[in-house]
Amino acid sequence: MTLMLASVTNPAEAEAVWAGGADIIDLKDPAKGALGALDARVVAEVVHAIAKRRLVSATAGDSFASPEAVIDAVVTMAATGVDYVKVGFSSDEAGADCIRALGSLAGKVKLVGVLFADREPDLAVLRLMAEQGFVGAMLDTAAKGDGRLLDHMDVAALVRFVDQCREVGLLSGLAGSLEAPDVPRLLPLQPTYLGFRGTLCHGRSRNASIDAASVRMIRDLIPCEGDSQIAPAESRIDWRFLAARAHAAPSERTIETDRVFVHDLVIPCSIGAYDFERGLKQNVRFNIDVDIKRAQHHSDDMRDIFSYDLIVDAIKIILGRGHVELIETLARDIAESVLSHPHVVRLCVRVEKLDVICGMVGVEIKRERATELAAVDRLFPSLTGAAGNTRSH
Ligand SMILES: O=C[C@H](O)COP(=O)(O)O
Repeated sequence: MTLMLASVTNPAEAEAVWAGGADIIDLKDPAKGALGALDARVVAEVVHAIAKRRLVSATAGDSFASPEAVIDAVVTMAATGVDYVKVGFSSDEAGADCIRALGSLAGKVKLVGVLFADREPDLAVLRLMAEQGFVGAMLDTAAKGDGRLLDHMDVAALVRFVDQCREVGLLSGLAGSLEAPDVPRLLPLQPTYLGFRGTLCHGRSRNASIDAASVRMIRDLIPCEGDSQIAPAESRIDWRFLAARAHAAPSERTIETDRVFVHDLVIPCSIGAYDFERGLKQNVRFNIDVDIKRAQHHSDDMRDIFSYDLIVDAIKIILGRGHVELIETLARDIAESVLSHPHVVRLCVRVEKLDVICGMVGVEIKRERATELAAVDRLFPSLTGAAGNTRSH
């Protein structure tokens, strides 16, 4: 399950994001930069007001003159009673020295180390953080207004960050001017939390105050604990819709769909079963047609759509894992990944190698979500006629 972190500046904003369902209330001063620290008295006030109803974190800063200075900043923030203290580091020797110095606080303060996606982060430092007793690591952007997280690191690089955090036992957080369309793209990576400030504020300006409607939008895009009990592929099935459909004659039991597609996407890939194909990039063309459940009402709302970004991301994540032996495996993995999205009903995946002959070779597969009607039969046997069928045998 991925949690929602909302950054706030004062007790009123903390109450607003608490009411909006944020899982982690994060205290920072956006006017002082990406990880600007608030006055410790304000942080203590919020800790007192929230009174353990949610987790609370606070930033201690990201630019320190010496290892002693970073220890002072962290100790001051930890004394407010926050659950986690976030500290930013540069990916150089000075940053590594600060991380080592903070090892002296291991076990006393729950530390989250923040790296910046727009400052060439060195992921090797994650192991050092884990060795020094940090509990988590996070990616954010240092220069706000100069691109979103995904502008600086692509989805395959973010998968590596989350996976490496997991490998060394760190919680993982992703942030950096994230917007609503980024959320469904980042959820499949399963970070511990996604962090937001700008997109939660009036006018999308991180120095403005919190806008309750924007908090609700982001909250709705991140499944909560209740939803997480349900298997991902079935979590967003509209049972009322399916049950109603099940009243119809069998020939009418079709799902109304719309099509989202990615056509003629060409990516150089390491692919092929021959030895000579290893370490060689070959152009591969992808054509993916995805039929999605039609929304039951007219909507301009991010919460109701399936974005073509999710198709492109699925391809990039699979290719980011390394060499692919078979084009068939690639097509099947793409199909499985895209079909796991609850809006998707069926799809056609066509993968073509362009450099093998004077023309193209490839594979086309069609896959369909077959589980839905079976699930309705199981849950509402009287509606689908499954109960009657069973009795008559
Ligand atoms: O920790 C999360 C940050 O506050 C994200 O801020 P941002 O969404 O304005 O980049």
